Amino acid sequence: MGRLIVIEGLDGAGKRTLARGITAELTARGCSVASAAFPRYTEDVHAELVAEALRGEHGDLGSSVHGMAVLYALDRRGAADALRADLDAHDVVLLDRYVASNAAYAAARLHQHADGEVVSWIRDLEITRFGLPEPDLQILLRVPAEVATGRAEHRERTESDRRRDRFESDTPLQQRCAEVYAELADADWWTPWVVVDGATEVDFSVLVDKHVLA
Ligand SMILES: Nc1ncnc2c1ncn2[C@@H]1O[C@H](COP(=O)(O)OP(=O)(O)OP(=O)(O)O)[C@@H](O)[C@H]1O
Ligand SMILES: Cc1cn([C@H]2C[C@H](O)[C@@H](COP(=O)(O)O)O2)c(=O)[nH]c1=O
Repeated sequence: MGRLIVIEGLDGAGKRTLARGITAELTARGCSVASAAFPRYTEDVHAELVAEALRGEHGDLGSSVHGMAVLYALDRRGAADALRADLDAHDVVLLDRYVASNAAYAAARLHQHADGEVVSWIRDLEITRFGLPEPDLQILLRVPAEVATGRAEHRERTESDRRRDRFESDTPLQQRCAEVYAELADADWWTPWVVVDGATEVDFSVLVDKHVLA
């Protein structure tokens, strides 16, 4: 049975870049790695609807925190069997965003905290009701909201297909989200967390030894 490792953090924090570094380190050690990123925009109709709503389509759908959270959750529910199969076949399954993204963003949008109503509701929906596979480790890639926003802006300027969506352009939302993420990590919400400082260079060898394969 492989280890399920999740990377969490703000938009533009550098999660995709961290995932690449961890994968390279694991592969160099002979480990087999499967990876996925949520939302699965090109694979799942719920994720497609998420992308459209984040661009302002589908009327007031994007304004509904619970409506959007259900779409994100259904995307993951549709991936659960494939995740279990990947865990049977690989040493590590590495996810860029998972259930805690829903918790952090929904709470931030509603000006709640990690101990608030919406985080409990997401736990009931995705963990208790949908029974999604449990991560062995959740990595919070922590960067100040201004740094993440700067990186997302840079990417928007340099990658033609990467315009920022309505969450990514909302700096106060990102700041509240950073707070909720810190609270989730502090509480080891659902399963254990480790916080990685994304503002300094990450030592992949140490991260893999001490946390990913520990
Ligand atoms: N440690 C770093 N220092 C400077 N720039 C970085 C660093 N990590 C990533 N970047 C740059 O920041 C931008 C965002 O990185 P990346 O796509 O990895 O973020 P992300 O967290 O996956 O974003 P999103 O959640 O919005 O998809 C990219 O242009 C990337 O090259
Ligand atoms: C998986 C997931 C994501 N979100 C939020 C986080 C981002 O602002 C957007 C899109 O994610 P991406 O990494 O920029 O593609 O959606 C969320 O609120 N709930 C979730 O479950």
